[in-house]
Amino acid sequence: MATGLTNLSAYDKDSLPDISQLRFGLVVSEWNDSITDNLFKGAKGALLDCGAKESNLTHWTVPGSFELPAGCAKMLKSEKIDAIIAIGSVIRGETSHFDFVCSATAHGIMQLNTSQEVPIIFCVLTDNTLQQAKDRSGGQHGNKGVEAAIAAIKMATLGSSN
Ligand SMILES: Nc1c(NC[C@H](O)[C@H](O)[C@H](O)CO)[nH]c(=O)[nH]c1=O
Ligand SMILES: CC(=O)[C@@H](O)COP(=O)(O)O
Repeated sequence: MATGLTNLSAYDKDSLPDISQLRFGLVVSEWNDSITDNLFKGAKGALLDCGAKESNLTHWTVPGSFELPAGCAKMLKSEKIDAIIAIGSVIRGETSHFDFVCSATAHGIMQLNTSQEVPIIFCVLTDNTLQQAKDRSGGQHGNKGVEAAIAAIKMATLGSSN
């Protein structure tokens, strides 16, 4: 369903399991930081609202979305973590660089997901315009960071009894 037909910030926290003991990583791209800061705030706020402890959140930054897979891989090696949210905002420019960055970032994060057990959530906006990015990071369509936090909770507890 297209983003325009849903609310990225909608969730039912009562349907989620206890996450008070779970550890979450947030790896955030510095490119388009006016967007990624809002995605980060949305994700962090949703995790805390759903019962995560702030002391169990690890926040790192990387230069751009292309570096998100490497940043997540480094966090996996150095932190005991139950899920990572990779946060970025890629906005189309004049050249085909947009396509390469988006494709490499998505492929790199998918490779991480299929090569080890800790879920890595793809919270990377890939927009044609700044307005599209604003609309999806706390604007008219909600905040993809919130959506990513709920996905992280669900994947971190996939198959658990509670
Ligand atoms: N144009 C955007 C970039 N470009 C930078 C790359 O992600 C990378 O940091 C650089 O190529 C060095 O390896 N990154 C974004 O996250 N968003 C953009 O719109
Ligand atoms: C996604 C990008 O790398 C892009 O914003 C860079 O802009 P340009 O294609 O005009 O160099």
